[in-house]
Amino acid sequence: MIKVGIIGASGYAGAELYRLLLNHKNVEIVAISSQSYAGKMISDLYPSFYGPYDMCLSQDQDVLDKADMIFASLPHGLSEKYAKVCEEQGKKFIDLGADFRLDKESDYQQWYQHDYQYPGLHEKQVYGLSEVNRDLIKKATIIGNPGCYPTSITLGLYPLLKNQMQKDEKIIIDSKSGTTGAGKSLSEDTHFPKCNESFHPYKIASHRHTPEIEQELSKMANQDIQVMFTPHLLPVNRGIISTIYVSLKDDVTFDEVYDIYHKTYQDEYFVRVLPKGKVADLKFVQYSNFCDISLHYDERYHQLIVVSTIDNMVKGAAGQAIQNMNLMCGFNELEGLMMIPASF
Ligand SMILES: NC(=O)C1=CN([C@@H]2O[C@H](COP(=O)(O)OP(=O)(O)OC[C@H]3O[C@@H](n4cnc5c(N)ncnc54)[C@H](OP(=O)(O)O)[C@@H]3O)[C@@H](O)[C@H]2O)C=CC1
Ligand SMILES: CC(=O)N[C@@H](CCC(=O)OP(=O)(O)O)C(=O)O
Repeated sequence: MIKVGIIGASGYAGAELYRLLLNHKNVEIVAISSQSYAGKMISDLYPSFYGPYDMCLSQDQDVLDKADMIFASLPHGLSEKYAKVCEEQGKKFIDLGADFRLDKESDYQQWYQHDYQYPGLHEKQVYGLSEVNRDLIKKATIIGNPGCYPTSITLGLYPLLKNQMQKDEKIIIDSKSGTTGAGKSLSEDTHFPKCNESFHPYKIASHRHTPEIEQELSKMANQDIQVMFTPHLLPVNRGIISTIYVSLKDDVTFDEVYDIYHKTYQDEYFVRVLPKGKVADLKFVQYSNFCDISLHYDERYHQLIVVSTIDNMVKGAAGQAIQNMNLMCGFNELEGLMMIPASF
């Protein structure tokens, strides 16, 4: 058993992490925190936790004092100081935000308007895309858990890029996210009358996940990859669906691509490459840690179309964070994550 704690448990991703950790047989949740609600029960915010699942929210320091594995689920720029404390005390740290995802401080400054307070810490960070960086994650003490959009996109392209089957270095990606992706704060865009029965792109060619996506795709391809990335707000609670357009090298066939995807993911429990002719649908991954990928081919342009779906709060945040904890702690990688998608 390890002692775990969550800083920022009152937010959507933190509360989802709490929900999933309650079912994990190797952990004891010793403290959960919130700045605004310290002293209140988590069921005061989320009544689904009434009864046997309830716990008092405390101060962030309480989590740092009591836990050996610490998760931070905070807005960008707030996690570094907690990671520093963990490093000094020999504790493990997983950040669900963006503070430990980017390799270059200049990218972080440009896209998040923050400097690194402790540059040395970032030499230890590992990008927590579980299926791709498994060996590094096992040895890591600081994990930057991937962003929700980047998770769906990088898993969707990994087999293709690793085997350099793409023709161009420019890739077009349309992603759509449910409204929990925006967190619990109220906003005009996620207000029910505004987003319900509507659908709109936002931050076109300017979303902060762009450098993270390009960074990870470039490493996979071993060459610079650029993306034209357009996120959209989908009027559903959960789920991300990314549609990715890539031209194939002239001598690569769709059958070869399909085989490579199968081979790459055949032993990966959480990545399901769908049979030819099926289309990935976010309904069938909601509440699960699965990433479903379907592959399609437009023969007129020798173009591959990848559709990749995840639950933004599970594989896109809390679920992947637990998968990473399992790897770091030597637990069964699937422990606490065997949820079957909840929609029909
Ligand atoms: N929602 C999602 O699908 C995903 C989220 N993430 C990332 O996880 C992190 C948390 O996101 P999410 O749960 O959606 O966000 P929420 O807005 O729902 O929650 C934010 C949390 O941060 C806490 N917090 C502490 N200090 C501050 C502060 N100064 N300003 C605002 N909040 C503060 C809040 O606590 P309190 O208000 O109680 O004090 C709350 O617990 C972010 O970095 C986000 O980008 C990553 C992938 C997916
Ligand atoms: C729908 C929606 O608003 N989504 C958020 C992405 C959320 C997120 O979780 O960002 P990180 O993964 O970087 O932490 C956005 O576009 O800003």
